[in-house]
Amino acid sequence: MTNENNSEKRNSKKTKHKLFKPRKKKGVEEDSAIQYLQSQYDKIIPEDIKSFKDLPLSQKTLRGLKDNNYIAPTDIQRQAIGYALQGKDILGAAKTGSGKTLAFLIPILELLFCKKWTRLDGVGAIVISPTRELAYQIYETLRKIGHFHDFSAGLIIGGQNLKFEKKRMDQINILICSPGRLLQHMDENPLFDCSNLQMLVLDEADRCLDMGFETAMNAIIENLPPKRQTLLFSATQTKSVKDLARLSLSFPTYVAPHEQADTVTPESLQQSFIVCEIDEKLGILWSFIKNHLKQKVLVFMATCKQVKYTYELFCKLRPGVSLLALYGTLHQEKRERIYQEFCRKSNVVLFATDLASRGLDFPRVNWVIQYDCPENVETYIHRAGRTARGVFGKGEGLLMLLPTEERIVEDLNNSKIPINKISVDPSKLMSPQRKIEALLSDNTDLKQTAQRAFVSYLKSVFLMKNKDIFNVHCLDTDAYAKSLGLIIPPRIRFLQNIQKNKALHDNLKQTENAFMIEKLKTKTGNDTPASDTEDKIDLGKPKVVSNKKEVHTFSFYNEADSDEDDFLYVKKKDVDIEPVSIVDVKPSKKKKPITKAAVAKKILKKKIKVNTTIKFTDDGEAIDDEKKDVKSELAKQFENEDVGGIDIEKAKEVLQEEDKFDKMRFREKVKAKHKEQKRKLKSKKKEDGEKDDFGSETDSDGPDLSWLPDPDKVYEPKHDSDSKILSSQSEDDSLSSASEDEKYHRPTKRKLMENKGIVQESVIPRKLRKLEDISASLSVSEAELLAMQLLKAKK
Ligand SMILES: Nc1ncnc2c1ncn2[C@@H]1O[C@H](COP(=O)(O)OP(=O)(O)OP(=O)(O)O)[C@@H](O)[C@H]1O
Repeated sequence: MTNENNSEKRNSKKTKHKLFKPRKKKGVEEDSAIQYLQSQYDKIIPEDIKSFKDLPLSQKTLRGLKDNNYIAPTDIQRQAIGYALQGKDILGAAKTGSGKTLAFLIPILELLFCKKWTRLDGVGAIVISPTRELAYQIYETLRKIGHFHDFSAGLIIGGQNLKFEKKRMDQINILICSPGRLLQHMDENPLFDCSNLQMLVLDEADRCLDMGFETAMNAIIENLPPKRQTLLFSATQTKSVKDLARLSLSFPTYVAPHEQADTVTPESLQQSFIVCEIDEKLGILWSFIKNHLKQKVLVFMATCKQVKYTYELFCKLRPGVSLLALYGTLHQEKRERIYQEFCRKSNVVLFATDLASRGLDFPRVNWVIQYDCPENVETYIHRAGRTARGVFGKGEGLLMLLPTEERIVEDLNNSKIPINKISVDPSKLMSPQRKIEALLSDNTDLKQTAQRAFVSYLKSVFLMKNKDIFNVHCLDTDAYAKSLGLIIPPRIRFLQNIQKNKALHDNLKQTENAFMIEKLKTKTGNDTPASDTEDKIDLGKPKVVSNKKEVHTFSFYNEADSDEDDFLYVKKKDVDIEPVSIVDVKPSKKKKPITKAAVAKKILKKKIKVNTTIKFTDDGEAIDDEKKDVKSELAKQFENEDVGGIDIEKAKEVLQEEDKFDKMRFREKVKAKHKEQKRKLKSKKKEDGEKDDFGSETDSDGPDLSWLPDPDKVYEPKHDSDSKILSSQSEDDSLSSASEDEKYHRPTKRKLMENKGIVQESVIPRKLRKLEDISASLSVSEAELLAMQLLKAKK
C-alpha cells in the first residue's frame, strides 16, 4: 500500500515535472518559430506560392486552414498576405467571391501570434464591416481558421445585448464590428480601450468610407492610435485620395490581381438583362420563380417595403418553393435566422434589399435577379457577385430594366462587365394579376403594404443620383399601381409637393425677369433685354435657389412609409434634384447682439421701475396696490436713499422688516376670511332651520298641520296594538323606541295640538256619542242583534 502510495507520489511528481518542462520548451520553440517566420517575410515571392504551406505562417494558422479545406491560396490571398505580413498598409481589390476575407484574417492571426498577444493586451485588431450579416460571416470564418490560437474574438454589432458586450470588451483581442456599434462602445464603454491596436481592417472599404458612414468612421478613426497597420479590401476599391488621407495610410500597397483581367466580374458568372415595362415586372418575376422551383434564387429590390410586399404577396400566391425576405427594418434575430436559413436551403427564393448585396457568401446561389435597376455599376457588381463564388462557383445573373434604364448597360460594358440582352419567352409568362387584385380586395393589410411599396419605390427612383437613368416623371405610375394589385393608385404626396414647388419656382422666375427688364429700361432708357447673369439681380427681389438643401423641404420622414434602410438613406444625402424655388428674404443688417447688461443699463437710464404691475378698473383708473407700498421705516429710508447699484446687505434687512408687515397683512386676511366663513355658515343654518319648520315663523310656534288628514281616521286601531306589542317586547328600549317614534313617525294631530297648548277633548266621550247616535237610529230587534254580536266578539 505504502509502496503503491510512494510510487503514486513519484508519478505525480513526474507528471508535474513533465507538465512544466514542455511549457518552457514550448515557449522557447515558439520564440524561435516566430523569429524564423519573421525572417522569411521579406523573401515571399507571390508567384511561387502554390499552397498555404509555402507562406511563412504559424503552425496554428496552417492547421486551422487545413481543417477547413483551404489548401491553395487564391490570387488575392497569394499577393496580399505577403505584403501584410511585412507590415505594409494595403489597398486590396479583387473580384467578388475571390477570397478577400482570408487575405486579411490570416495576417491578423499572424501579427498577434508574432507579438505573443494575450488577453491582457486588449484589442489588437479591429475589422469593420458595413453590415451586421457580413460582420457575423467574418467572425465565423475567423473562429474556424483561428481555432488553434489562444486569442479571444468578439462580434460587436447592433441589435445585440449591449450590456453583455460592455462587460467583456476589455478581454477581446480581435474585434469584428459594424461602425455604429463600435462607435457606441468608444463613446459609452469605459472598459473599451484600443490604445494598443496593431491592425485596422475595413472590409468593403469603399462602402465603409462613403457618405452613409462618414461621420461614424471619422469619429472612429480619430479614436484609434495613428501608429497601426491598415488594410482596405473591396471588390470595388476606393482610390480616392481623400479617403486614404482620412485613414492616414502610409504609402499603401495597391494589390489588385484582377486589374488586367478581361472582366471585373467572376468568369463563371453568366450575365443577361431584359427590358420590360414597369407593369410587367411583377408578372415576369412570378413566372421566373415558377419556372425555377428547384433553384436557389436571390432577388434584389430597391426598398424594404417592396421586399416586404412581394414576399407577403408571393407567400399568399404559393409558388411551390420556400420564400424568405431579408431587409434592414427586420428585427436582428429574424435577420440572423433568415440569413442562416438561406445559407442552409437549396431550393429557396430570398427577396432582399442591398443589405445583402455586399460580402455575403451564401453558398450555391444559382440565380441573382436584380429586379430593380442598381444605383450604379458598383452596386451591380456586388449584387451579381452573390453567385459564382469561390474557386469552383458558377451562377447566373439577370438584370430587369425599364426602357429608360437601358442606358446603364453602356456603363456596365464600359466597366468590363459582359452582359447580354435576352427576351422573355411569352409562352412561359404567367400573369397573377387577377389573383393579386382579388387578394388585395380581401386583405386590407396587404393592400396597405402594397400602397407603401408603391410609394417607396417611386421615392427610391426619385432619390437616385443619375437622372439620365432614373426619372420618376417618366414612370407610368397608374400602370405600376395596377400591376401591384392597386386599382386606385395611391396619392404620391412627395411628387405633388415637388410639382407645387416647381410651379412656384416658375412664377417667381417670371416675376424676376419682368422686374429686371423694367429696371434696365428705367436705367438705360432703351429696350435691350437684360443679361441673365444672376449676380446683377437686385437682392431685394425673390431669388431662385438651386441646391441640394431643398431636399429637406419635402417631408420624407414625416410620411408613414419612410422606413427605408441604411442604403436608401445614404442615397438621399446625395440627391441632385431639379431646382426648387425659395423666396430669399432680403438679408437684414447684422444686428449687434443685445446683452442683458445693456438692457439693464437702458432701464436704469430711463428710471423705469422694473417688476411693477399696475391694475386698472373697468373705467381705466389705476388701482393702488397696498402690497407694493413699503411700510417699515427702514424701507422708506432705503427708498429715499438714491444710491447707484444695490446694497445686498441693506436690501436683506429691508426685506426682513417688510416681511413682518407682510405677515401681519396675511394674518389679517386670514382672520377676515374666517369671519366671513362664520357669517355665511350662520345665515345658512338659519335658512335650514326655517325649512325644517315647514315655513313657520318661529321655532316654538310648531308646524301648521291643518292641511293633514285626521290621523285617527287614517290609522286603524291595529297600528296601536302593533306598537304596543313592540313596546312590551322590548321594555328596555321603550324610551328609545318612543323617541324613535317621535323621530320617524309623523306626530298625531292630537299630539301636535297638545304641543301647541290647545286642550284636546278625550276620544272616549266622542266614541260614546257616536254609539248613542247609532243605537238611536236602530229598531229594538236590530239593537238586540247588534248587542249579541258585540258580546260574541268580546268572548
Ligand atoms: N483559398 C481558398 N480555397 C478555397 N476556397 C476559398 C479560399 N479562400 C476563400 N475561399 C472560399 O471562397 C468563398 C468566397 O470568399 P470570400 O467571401 O472571402 O470572398 P470575397 O472576395 O470576400 O467576396 P466579396 O467581394 O463578395 O466580399 C468563400 O466560400 C470561401 O470559403
